[in-house]
Amino acid sequence: MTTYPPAPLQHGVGGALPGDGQLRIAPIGPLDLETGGRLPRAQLAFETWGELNHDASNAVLVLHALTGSSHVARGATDEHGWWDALVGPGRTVDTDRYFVVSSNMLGGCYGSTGPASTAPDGRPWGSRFPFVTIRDSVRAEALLADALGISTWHSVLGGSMGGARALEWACTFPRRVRRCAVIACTAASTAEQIAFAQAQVQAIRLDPAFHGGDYYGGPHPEAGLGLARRIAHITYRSERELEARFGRAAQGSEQPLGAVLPADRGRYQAESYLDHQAAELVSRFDANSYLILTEALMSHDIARGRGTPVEALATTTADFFVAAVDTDRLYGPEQSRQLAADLPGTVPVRLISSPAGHDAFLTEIGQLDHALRAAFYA
Ligand SMILES: CC(=O)SCCNC(=O)CCNC(=O)[C@H](O)C(C)(C)COP(=O)(O)OP(=O)(O)OC[C@H]1O[C@@H](n2cnc3c(N)ncnc32)[C@H](O)[C@@H]1OP(=O)(O)O
Ligand SMILES: N[C@@H](CCO)C(=O)O
Repeated sequence: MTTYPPAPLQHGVGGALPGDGQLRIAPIGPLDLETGGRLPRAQLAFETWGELNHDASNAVLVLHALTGSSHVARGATDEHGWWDALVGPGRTVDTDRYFVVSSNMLGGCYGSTGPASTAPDGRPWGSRFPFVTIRDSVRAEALLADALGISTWHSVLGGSMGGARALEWACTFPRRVRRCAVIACTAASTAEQIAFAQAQVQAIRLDPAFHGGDYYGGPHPEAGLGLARRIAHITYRSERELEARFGRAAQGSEQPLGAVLPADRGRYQAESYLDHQAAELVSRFDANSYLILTEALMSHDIARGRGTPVEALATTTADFFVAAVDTDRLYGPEQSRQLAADLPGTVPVRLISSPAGHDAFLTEIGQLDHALRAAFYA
């Protein structure tokens, strides 16, 4: 599933790792998970950019969203990264100054141990892959940090599910996070976020090809994954943007009103756009990983077992940077305002202005450059 060949981690030589944006694999040993599951031999895929300094004080952890990978920025392959605008030589997260680390989330399909990985019995984990929470993924990432010789991050940042992981880092390991940027995310997944996620999860589970999750070696549940992406993608964009881009226009020469039977009609542009987004994800993502990561995000709640959100956040010691997209209908700015209000001290909420909705945390990150630089990277 990965697009570039993983190289083995050279143990205990974090500072000597070539910071070249090349995918590497860190064995992190057996992992006991929050809800009782166990991964006897877990590994995390990760990439690094820049060099770790002598006292390991310049390490920055960048965490991806639901369908992202560790490929944040360009590296050896020059393949573009999902936060190229923010991370690279001379960028706000300047890889000439900082040692940047990004890892594929536990349960994912870009090199970390996930449902498509081989279980100890030699078969893919499939349906047997255990439930993983955001907190589990952070504990796994802490083992990677240990292997790289990083006891404290200069900063941890992420958007959407990456923001959930960043915030969980600050709560689980307060002394290991000096600065924390949480973009387009909340302190806990809301009822509506859980509801949208459940519809996606069901779309995959109800695909006849799903076979309870044990579909490897046969057809994959592509229709279900495609439907899940369609549902998700609508929430990632705004009503205003979809209207301005597509309105009621027909796709090319297709005729949405040109048939007597619905099955024979052509598509509106908005339909064709969703078909394209679905096909794009199906071509690069494993449905079981989509389930595992989606259910991990449903589990996101920094207050679980820690009292109220205010009490949970009171244990953090990091400086926080909170941002939201003004048109985000999935993780609305009011949720970021609530998070900021619950954090210790006074934390402003920076607004990304974009018609695009939630996805603007990926496409318009340049807007936060100055604020983020001033806050964390001056
Ligand atoms: C291999 C890896 O490592 S993948 C990991 C990286 N990926 C991630 O991190 C996931 C996050 N990324 C994403 O979710 C998306 O790529 C985003 C949010 C960045 C895309 O956002 P935008 O740039 O605004 O793209 P937008 O929503 O406009 O979609 C553009 C696509 O829709 C297509 N499109 C536009 N209109 C139509 C239409 N009417 N019919 C069909 N397709 C259409 C475009 O041709 C374009 O196709 P392409 O992406 O294949 O070139
Ligand atoms: N487009 C993003 C949205 C999730 O926040 C992704 O696919 O990861």
